[in-house]
Amino acid sequence: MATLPTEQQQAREQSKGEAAAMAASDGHESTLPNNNGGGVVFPANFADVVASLPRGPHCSLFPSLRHYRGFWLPEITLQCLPQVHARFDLAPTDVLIASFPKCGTTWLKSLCFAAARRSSHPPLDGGHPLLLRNSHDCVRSIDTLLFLQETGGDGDAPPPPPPRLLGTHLPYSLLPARATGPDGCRIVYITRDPKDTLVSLFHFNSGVVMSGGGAPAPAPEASGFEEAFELYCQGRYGLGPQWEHAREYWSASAQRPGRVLCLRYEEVLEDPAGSLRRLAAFMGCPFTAKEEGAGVVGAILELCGMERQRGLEVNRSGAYVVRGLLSIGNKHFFRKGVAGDWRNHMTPEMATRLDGVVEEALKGSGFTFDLNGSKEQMT
Ligand SMILES: Nc1ncnc2c1ncn2[C@@H]1O[C@H](COP(=O)(O)OS(=O)(=O)O)[C@@H](OP(=O)(O)O)[C@H]1O
Repeated sequence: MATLPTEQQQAREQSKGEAAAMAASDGHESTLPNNNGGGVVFPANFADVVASLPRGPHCSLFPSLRHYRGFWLPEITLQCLPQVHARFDLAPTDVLIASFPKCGTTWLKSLCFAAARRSSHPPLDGGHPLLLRNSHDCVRSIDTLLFLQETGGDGDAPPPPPPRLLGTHLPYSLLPARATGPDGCRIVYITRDPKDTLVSLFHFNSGVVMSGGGAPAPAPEASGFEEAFELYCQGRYGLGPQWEHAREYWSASAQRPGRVLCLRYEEVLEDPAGSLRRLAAFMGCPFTAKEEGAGVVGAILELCGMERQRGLEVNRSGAYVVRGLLSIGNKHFFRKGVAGDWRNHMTPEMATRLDGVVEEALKGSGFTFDLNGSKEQMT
């Protein structure tokens, strides 16, 4: 097992690297047209800045992590960030589906897609796109420029009627201002108990074969989990710390109710129909009484449900491909789909420790991951 640096060593390295990166960026205004109207301003030498940022631990999914503005981000995402800000033309009618990885993104994308496109693609349609494509292919991510390259920005086909659906794992503070400004798009965020998120991430990272979708997944190793647990407690995981990621979106939902909706994975499991109705209403396409009577809500839930999706040919043998960057077997997006699987991986002491880390980090923020504790605070 690799020796982990102490928290003090990491903090020292981090602040040294970030200070150097900030110094390197001083006085260099971005040459890119910047649409963010404040917030993040990228220096012209941002690529050099990124290369000088503190480097994070290696994991198969995010081989090169860098520490930037409080988050451990994949280097490729950082390198693309100025262009994504400059060129991504987000409209107020767009819906951005945001999440920390492994919090229910695949499910949320399919629910949003099925609800928003139900007039052109009724959920009982035998040729529904969600029967033929993984939801990550129906709702593409803005996080790298590859999306823009693949689609020429808005796609070659005529765009579907609004809302356009897009995905992101970016922290709220790093989104383009066209997402977060006064005329910003709508954002749906999903969060999940960090203990289950870590377990899901660990299985995903252990199983994913980056070069292709069909190869068998190696079994995760117990010692690997302990190492992953340590790193997770330190927030040193792709896009981490998860609690900072969630706190930012929660606080945005409190400041911009009606534009940012936060859901919890556990809450969607507990009340899928209620969650779907909230989603549809938030996206501006609430279910009509006629649709309710015709069972549209149930049909969408069945179409997007774990059993249906997991069993599809496209999700058994297909792959999610970002050209030139990665290829992930779709089957890895579907595992157990339950709350509380952490009990099969962590000792009670580990759970108490991670809960404590999260509680300490969130102290005074008003946000907690506890489903009952802050349910009424989520808008
Ligand atoms: N339809 C449906 N219903 C319920 N749960 C589902 C569904 N699809 C995926 N999942 C579970 O979500 C977990 C994967 O998280 P993400 O989809 O966020 O992964 S990713 O970030 O897009 O890679 C992962 O959770 P774990 O089972 O705990 O690993 C998946 O099993």
